[in-house]
Amino acid sequence: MVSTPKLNQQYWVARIQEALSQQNPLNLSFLCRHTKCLIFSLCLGLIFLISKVHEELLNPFMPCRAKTNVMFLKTHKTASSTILNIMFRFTERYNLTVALPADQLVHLGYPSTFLAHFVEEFQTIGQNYNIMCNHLRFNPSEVQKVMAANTFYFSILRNPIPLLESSYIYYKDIVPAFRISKDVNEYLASPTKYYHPADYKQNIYARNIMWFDFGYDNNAEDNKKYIQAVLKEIEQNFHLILIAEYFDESMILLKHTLCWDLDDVVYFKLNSRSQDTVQTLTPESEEQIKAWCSLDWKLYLHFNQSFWRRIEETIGLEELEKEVSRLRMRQKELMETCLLDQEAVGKDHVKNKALLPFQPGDANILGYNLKQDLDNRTLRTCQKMVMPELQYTSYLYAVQHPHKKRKQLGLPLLWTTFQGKKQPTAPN
Ligand SMILES: Nc1ncnc2c1ncn2[C@@H]1O[C@H](COP(=O)(O)OS(=O)(=O)O)[C@@H](OP(=O)(O)O)[C@H]1O
Repeated sequence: MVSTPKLNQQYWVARIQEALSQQNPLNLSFLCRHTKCLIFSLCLGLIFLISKVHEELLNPFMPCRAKTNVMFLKTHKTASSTILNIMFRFTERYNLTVALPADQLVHLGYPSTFLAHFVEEFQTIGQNYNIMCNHLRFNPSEVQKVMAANTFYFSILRNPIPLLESSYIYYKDIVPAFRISKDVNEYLASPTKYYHPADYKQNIYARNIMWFDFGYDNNAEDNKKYIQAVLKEIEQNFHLILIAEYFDESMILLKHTLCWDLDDVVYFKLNSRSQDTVQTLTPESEEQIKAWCSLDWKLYLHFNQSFWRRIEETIGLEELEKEVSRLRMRQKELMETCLLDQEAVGKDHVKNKALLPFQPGDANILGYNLKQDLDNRTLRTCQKMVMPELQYTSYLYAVQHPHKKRKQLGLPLLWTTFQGKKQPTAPN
């Protein structure tokens, strides 16, 4: 298929050369005076133009234009805060407009089903937002009111087994089913003992949370026809689904699909826990998750397969491997430039409390310390790379809606000063 336009082009060039070589100069000048010659030249130009356009569309090595209208469905405990950070840095790089939570909200109305008016200034900005990536429960018709028709939609899934363990620790204090069980294995030994239908709204993090985030009923019966219908609908609504277990591969696929460059997808891992707050699941618990969260399990299996199909159809495994190592090299380079400790540190070791991630439940969410003496430009780049979700949301809100009351996050004064400037220069 790729060679068709080229063949056409070669064919026509050969035919024309053949035609020209059969003319002597006299005949040629006579012909050129003829109107046929004009039509002939026009056709020739047209053929070249069409083949060029075809070539650009089909040749992956031709320069392409970066997509700037992008909606990311931020699912829970799936590495989505790292992607939100990528999206916010992209927003700033291209001076884009992001659909931020209105007023004092830090999420786009979650866990309520999304409505357009959850977005700040939707009434005036209308459908002119470029980026949307804060937590929301997906509702396509309302999201489409906010995002332009040519928006690219993507999301990320994680294996429900580690996801449930992560969710248990993170939401231990707020989810009734988690609060009343001793640990994650006890919960999974008999989930229905702790998961009471009356608390289903507060218990969303305890069962099929990804299914819920995509807008579906997380307590629905596991029925083949229903699951097939949902998977089909998700495929229609989303152009790409990434997989957290293959985060770097996902970033390369994203970069290719959106025509972004390497620095647009380079990242530091955000919102991860210290190892001592990770609970070990028994083999029985792991099996139980597949049954208890069977909707998420099937969702994950389906899109894990299509993810690898997509890689094969677009980048290919060989090129993927090369690009993943380039991404890791660039990440290492930036870590050496930015980070004091070369790695994430526990909550008690984060020196600048303004850069401390939100600390819920039993989790010790890691943060970063930046090197001292960074020049202003480097400092800004490094700060943005380690900036947690709430702080970055609040910062962009202050920049984008300067006349609105700032979001009250209860962060240290230092951070408030930091927010006030368009070009932040806060000390580490
Ligand atoms: N790059 C990358 N690769 C793999 N895994 C990653 C990455 N970035 C974040 N994480 C892990 O994702 C978990 C946090 O997910 P979220 O940021 O989506 O959580 S939240 O819902 O926004 O609170 C959290 O998982 P747990 O550590 O198991 O809790 C992070 O460690």
